[in-house]
Amino acid sequence: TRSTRPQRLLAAVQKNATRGDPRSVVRAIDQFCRHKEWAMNVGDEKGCILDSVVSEANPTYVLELGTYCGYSTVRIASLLSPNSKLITVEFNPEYAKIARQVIAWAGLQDKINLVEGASGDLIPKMQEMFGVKTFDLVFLDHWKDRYLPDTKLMEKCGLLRKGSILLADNVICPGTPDYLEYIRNSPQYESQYFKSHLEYTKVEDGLEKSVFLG
Ligand SMILES: CCNc1ncnc2c1ncn2[C@@H]1O[C@H](/C=C/CNC(=O)c2cc(-c3ccc(F)cc3)cc(O)c2O)[C@@H](O)[C@H]1O
Ligand SMILES: [Mg+2]
Repeated sequence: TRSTRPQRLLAAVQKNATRGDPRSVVRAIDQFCRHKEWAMNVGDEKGCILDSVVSEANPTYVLELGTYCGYSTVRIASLLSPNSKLITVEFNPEYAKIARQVIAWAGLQDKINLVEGASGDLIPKMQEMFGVKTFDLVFLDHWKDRYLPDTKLMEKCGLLRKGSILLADNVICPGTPDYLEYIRNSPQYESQYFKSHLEYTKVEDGLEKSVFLG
């Protein structure tokens, strides 16, 4: 049967990227998505904003909601210091399978923990499953109508501490109106919008960075 787009994206990584070189994996995916087939990775333009937020935060514990093929997973993990960890949550087993291979090609399997399941089920188990107390940085890039409920769930589970950073993709396109309304009006967050473009296009999109004030 015909291959899937994630399978073709993985093949492009294995063909064009150097094993153990995370940035070459990121470059290979961007090339594939810009010149061959569009895919919903955060991409190179928003990826530079992601890089600067991650580098400035220098987080020990990172949570990513929505792994997809692992593009942002690899991009973030490539910037983390030695003893830090990235936990990424993906509920589609086909995507998880591809992402594991992309992560392995980048040589980042020791830094990244991909856990299969739904964020709503896994967020309450983060402390017991991974011994995490709080997350220093959370990257939200899963179903757009889940950003708000999952943020409230993370608050409830005590997974955020004073200074924890939430970075949300796609707050303009496809858009996350209820999340933006909540986070921009909550006295518990200080938010900043980074204007950019939808990956590999000229359409406006952006990232919302919100610092939890505790
Ligand atoms: C049920 C909620 N919990 C979840 N728990 C774990 N994994 C989840 C969850 N939701 C979704 N996922 C996974 O995250 C990924 C979903 C991401 C959804 N993203 C988008 O829809 C998206 C869509 C676009 C987009 C923009 C413009 C278009 F014309 C078409 C598409 C751009 C983006 O950057 C996007 O992130 C998948 O891998 C899915 O299996
Ligand atoms: Mg996205």
